[in-house]
Amino acid sequence: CGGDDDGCYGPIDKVEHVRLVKRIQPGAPDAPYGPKGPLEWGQINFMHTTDTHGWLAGHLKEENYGADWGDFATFTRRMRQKADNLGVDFLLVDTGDLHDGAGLSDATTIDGTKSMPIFSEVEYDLLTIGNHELYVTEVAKQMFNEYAKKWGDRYLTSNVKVYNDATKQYEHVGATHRYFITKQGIRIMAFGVLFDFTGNSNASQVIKAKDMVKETWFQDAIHTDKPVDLFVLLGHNPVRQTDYANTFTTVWNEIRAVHKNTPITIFGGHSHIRDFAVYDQASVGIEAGRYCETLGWVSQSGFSKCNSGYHGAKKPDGKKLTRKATDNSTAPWAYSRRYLDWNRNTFMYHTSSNKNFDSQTGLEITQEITTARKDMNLGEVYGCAPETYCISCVPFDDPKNIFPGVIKPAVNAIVLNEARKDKARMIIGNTGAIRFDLYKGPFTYDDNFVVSPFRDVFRYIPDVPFDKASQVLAKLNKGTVAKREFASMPIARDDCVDPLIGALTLRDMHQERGIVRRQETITPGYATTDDWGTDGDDTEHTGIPNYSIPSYWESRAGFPTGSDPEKVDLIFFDFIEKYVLQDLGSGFTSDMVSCYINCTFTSQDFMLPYAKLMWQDNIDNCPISA
Ligand SMILES: O=c1ccn([C@@H]2O[C@H](COP(=O)(O)O)[C@@H](O)[C@H]2O)c(=O)[nH]1
Ligand SMILES: [Zn+2]
Ligand SMILES: [Zn+2]
Repeated sequence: CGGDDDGCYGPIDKVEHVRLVKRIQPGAPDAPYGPKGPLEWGQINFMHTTDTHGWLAGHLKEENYGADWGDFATFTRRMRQKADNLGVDFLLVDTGDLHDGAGLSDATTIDGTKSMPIFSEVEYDLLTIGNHELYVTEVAKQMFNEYAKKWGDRYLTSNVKVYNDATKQYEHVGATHRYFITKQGIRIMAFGVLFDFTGNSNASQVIKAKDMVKETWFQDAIHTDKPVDLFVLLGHNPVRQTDYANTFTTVWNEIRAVHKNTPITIFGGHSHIRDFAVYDQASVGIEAGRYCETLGWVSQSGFSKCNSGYHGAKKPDGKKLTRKATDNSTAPWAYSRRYLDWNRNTFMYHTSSNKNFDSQTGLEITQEITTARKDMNLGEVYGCAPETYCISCVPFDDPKNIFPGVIKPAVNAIVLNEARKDKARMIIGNTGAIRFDLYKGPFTYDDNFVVSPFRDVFRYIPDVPFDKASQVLAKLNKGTVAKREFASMPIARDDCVDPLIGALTLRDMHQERGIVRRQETITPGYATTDDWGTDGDDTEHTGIPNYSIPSYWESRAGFPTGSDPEKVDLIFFDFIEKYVLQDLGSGFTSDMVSCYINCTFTSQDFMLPYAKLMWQDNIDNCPISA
């Protein structure tokens, strides 16, 4: 069993990047169980990506999400060509979070140095910014100085500014809005809004949506004299609006107050789910998941020469879109929506391209990824993980959950200051810092970033009375401090809120996320329920369990046997320092906090030594498949 062509997963080459996922040919006996039928094309058709987080190499261990950015580039080009042939419009949109999740984006000194040039080889029509472009000053500046320039008026950052070192002022990263006319004559006004994010470095400013809508440029844009056939609202926000997440509603209300009947089509993100929300009979919003697992599709018809400048095909593929946004809609607008699994079989199926799918550009991008991965040693194997450990497919206290199974033993073993090794210690982290499941088999340099991508420094307060330290976890998870601070965040349930953002847990409410290894029959995967029901997934899957997890975890080491220590070293990520201090209460201040090992030892640095320490069995013969 080895190599690409024999139907088995090969072992990961120790230093070389080899493609673990076979390049599937349609019709092959093990081709995935595929799409349920052709996409429904409308007069205007959108493909949507969001929260790609650097996964441009595709999911090397999950065949169902195995396409890479080169395959995606080919797919988008073919879809654009198909739209031209049908005489309809096609727009490709992205709604941000381009870093933090994979080695390709995060193993460079400045995130994105290698991944961003590859990302931007795909020709997007509209893009907006995510919170992950704003945590780190150098990344925010990279977006401002390089990609905003490159993408020009296609990059919409209506409420985000970055400090310009040259002018010494905060300036919009990209354009505030864009008015343009599509190939087929649809006159579009587009905006790009980020949720009320407060975790940005001081290199940027995020203007709250409620303030942004009062700004002159926004009011001028919605009161423009130019004809607008369609508003397109991009945003790094969940499309499902709640009291805590209402950026879209805020902007939507302003537009609707002026344009009673004009369609508003929305593209969201940030909560990492597949979702589709109906706002009214002329407005719908889609969210296309995360991590290059999902490609969102929305098509829309109803344009005529009476209500728009549209001059393309009336019935793009001989059929007409028939589904209205609401059951009782009297508006002309009809829509379709679909969530596509990110694999070559899906891409080939929807372009009817069979063996001729690959394009020169796509193959070149794939080659660039392979070269970059090789240069960065991303395929280097550090250990052979004995089991698969997941974040939420089993309960939080199950031995196969990644927190008790890997994270806690790993920090206990590795996060140790030699000078204080005799002290009892408690380590606290936010569960949101652990980003992906860990698979049985080779644990590579890349997997380190996949599981724990952030550079959050381990900080500590020495000699904290145990009775104080032992209360912190419960208080953090209760989240009173965090809820006050992040009241505008999309919170799903009290018991599973990530108070720093909160949104990840919304997934619990909507869908079950699946792990897919091979697909010969219907397999576990996304089984989505949205405002239109359960027929949105392009490839049908059975769901898998998705347990809610608390927002924080704690691990204890060096405790005396059979009793509690009097004092402990309380260790935590700098990312949550503010909340730990608040929950410790009076008497604890920031000047008591210092770096635990050193100020460069971060959450990127404990998994690889752990793999080297604990997972050396079968290292030279480490199979990927379970
Ligand atoms: O330095 C960091 C930055 C972020 N996090 C975690 O990430 C989420 C936000 O991720 P999205 O993809 O925008 O949903 C944040 O809530 C933290 O849980 C981190 O741990 N460290
Ligand atoms: Zn994200
Ligand atoms: Zn986000």
